[in-house]
Amino acid sequence: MHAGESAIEAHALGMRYRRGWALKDCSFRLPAGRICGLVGPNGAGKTTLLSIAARVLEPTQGTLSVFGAAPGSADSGRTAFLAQDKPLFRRFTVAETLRLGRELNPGWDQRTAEDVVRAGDVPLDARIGSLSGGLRSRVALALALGKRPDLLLLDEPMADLDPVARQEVMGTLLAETAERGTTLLMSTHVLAELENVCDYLVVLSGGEVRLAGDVEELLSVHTVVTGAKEGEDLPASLAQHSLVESRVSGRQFTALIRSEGPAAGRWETDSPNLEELLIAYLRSPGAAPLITPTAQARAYDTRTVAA
Ligand SMILES: Nc1ncnc2c1ncn2[C@@H]1O[C@H](COP(=O)(O)OP(=O)(O)OP(=O)(O)O)[C@@H](O)[C@H]1O
Repeated sequence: MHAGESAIEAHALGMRYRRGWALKDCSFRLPAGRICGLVGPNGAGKTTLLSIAARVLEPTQGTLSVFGAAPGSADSGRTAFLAQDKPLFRRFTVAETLRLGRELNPGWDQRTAEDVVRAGDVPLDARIGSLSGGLRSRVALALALGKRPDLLLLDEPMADLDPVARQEVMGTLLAETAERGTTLLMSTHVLAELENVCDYLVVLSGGEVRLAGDVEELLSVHTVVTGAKEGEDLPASLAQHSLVESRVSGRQFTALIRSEGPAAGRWETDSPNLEELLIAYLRSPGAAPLITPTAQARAYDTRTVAA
């Protein structure tokens, strides 16, 4: 991996199921080595995007390249995908599951895989079918980390873990990815889980990319303003700014704006935290999309996308 490399580049990606489009014209870039949160309401297209990146699904339109490689190239060993339903063989024991991982993956790391399992007190001789949902998640994560992937795709990995296990598993994930420079793309509905973990973000809604970029960069171009309403309305001068979301309570208003310049007016201004930024965008599907320069798909390169 070298500096400036893209882990994922999506160009005009579209996925249509029988009932309609799950992804529409999605273009973005995830630089290598980042820890990226994938956020969006139910049905936004997160699982569809992860499945396309994992080569489990083929897009209807556009392309998605992983480390510059098109689908069908011999580079799929660099990616591991932990699907939401954590598919594992129920009749296998935990030890047999890890052995299968070792046999199928040339770069297998048995120590890491066993450490992840042991940290959750999962007995190695237990059958997968007899484990709780959370323990099964842990085995699936051990299998994904044991592959020592360069790109790790996780679909709501913490959903069925208890709070203590969440913290411990997140710590393991971060330690492993930091040590190896792994790129992590992880969907979640628990926004608090992203703070202090992710340094990159992709927000989807209605199958479209709404926000993409470096977390610090995204936060720095937004401002929370609070002030007095003008009569029943927001102050007219607020219209000079690109408004993401506003709320009124009593005589006060609070708004999240894109800070193109100083927020003129007798308002208090503050920086949003990540959760505030995400909630504002999730509540306002009409706000203009924002894709920061590092997250913009680069010029179309026919060498890298030729199948
Ligand atoms: N196999 C499928 N066949 C038909 N439609 C599908 C299929 N999978 C997903 N969809 C539809 O595509 C859209 C996007 O679904 P997807 O599962 O990617 O969203 P999501 O963001 O992962 O949702 P959630 O947060 O609920 O997991 C939804 O409208 C869903 O109903």
